[in-house]
Amino acid sequence: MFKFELLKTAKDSKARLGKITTNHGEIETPIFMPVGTRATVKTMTPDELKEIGSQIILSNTYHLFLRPGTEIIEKAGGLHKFMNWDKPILTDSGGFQVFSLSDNRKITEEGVHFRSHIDGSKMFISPEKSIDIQNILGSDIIMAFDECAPYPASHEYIDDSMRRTLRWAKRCKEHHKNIDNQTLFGIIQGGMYKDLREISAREMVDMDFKGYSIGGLSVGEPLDLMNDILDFTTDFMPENKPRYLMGVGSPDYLFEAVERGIDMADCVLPTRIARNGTVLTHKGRIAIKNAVYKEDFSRLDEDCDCYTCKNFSKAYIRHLFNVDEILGMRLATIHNLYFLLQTMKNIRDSIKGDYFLEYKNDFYKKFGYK
Ligand SMILES: CNc1nc2cc3c(=O)[nH]c(N)nc3c(CCN)c2[nH]1
Ligand SMILES: [Zn+2]
Repeated sequence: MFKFELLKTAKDSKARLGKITTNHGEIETPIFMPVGTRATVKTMTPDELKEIGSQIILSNTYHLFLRPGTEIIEKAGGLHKFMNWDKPILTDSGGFQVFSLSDNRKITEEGVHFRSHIDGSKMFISPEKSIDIQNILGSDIIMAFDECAPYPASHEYIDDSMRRTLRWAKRCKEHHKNIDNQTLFGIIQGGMYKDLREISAREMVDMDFKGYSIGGLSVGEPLDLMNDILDFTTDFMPENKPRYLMGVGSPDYLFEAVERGIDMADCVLPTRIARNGTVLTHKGRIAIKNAVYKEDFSRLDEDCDCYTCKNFSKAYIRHLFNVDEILGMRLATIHNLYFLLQTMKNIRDSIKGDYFLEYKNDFYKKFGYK
């Protein structure tokens, strides 16, 4: 079962409030999705993820296909059972990871030949193979197999890549048609070229997917270029279907995306930076390993009531990082994820109460954004 309800659109921006219903529960949008690439959101237990407010998590076809392999997950009864997560799961199709992780890959019409980044063995993923793997994983929302083109890239390269991704999307839709309980999203490409974005969006919308991602962004381009392409592209996307911006992001990227009509986003940022001691706070980012926190017994963030902020000081967390104690990474991860998830809840409340732009400006001033 899959349903998207558009509950409200802001008067002074394209920000919108929505609700997605899946077999594994409801998702209030706009939503940030923590990334659990290899069937775990690093250092977090499922209960801790629920405790901080995670409504849905991401996992990944490429990684799970390589390790532990689909046979084991199939024997476990699917990914929800394997990782003991009973809420919604979205899996990415492996396209992005093949291009960003493996080398000497060869793109053909059929699919992508590449070497495993683990042991160098020869591998191949096609649109059909990606759908089959995601079907075995049993995720609630699955992605079409696409090429996330590099940035920068020529208009010619992006044109070829985008049209091949359209042909792959058609094959994914064909191959997926009799798989119930899973919802397939199309991925709009087109690089930083508005004419190609328009073609991709129109053709994807004609294929009538139940939701759409905007791919090929957050690939190193400046924020204002991403915003410009995003603002242009969302205008071609149906109002009554979810819009998912892939690979975003930090608080400012999330605010900018919501303002331009995005409902869903995912990023490894909060969990990745937490593991090296970078903490998101309402006064900007702090590097907790810094000696300045040696005797600072205040909580990470005065305005945060997460488990970490309620129970531990900066000095203690700095100590944990300094002596390489795993608890340090866990406490920083709990805080960073809670910070982003709470910010998204505040964003939903601000759309509900018609003060989204005020909330954004207030947050930017405190966080130190321009
Ligand atoms: C960090 N930036 C970023 N950009 C992405 C683009 C795609 C993209 O264009 N396609 C796919 N399939 N995934 C993407 C991802 C992975 C999302 N978890 C991206 N991540
Ligand atoms: Zn906190």
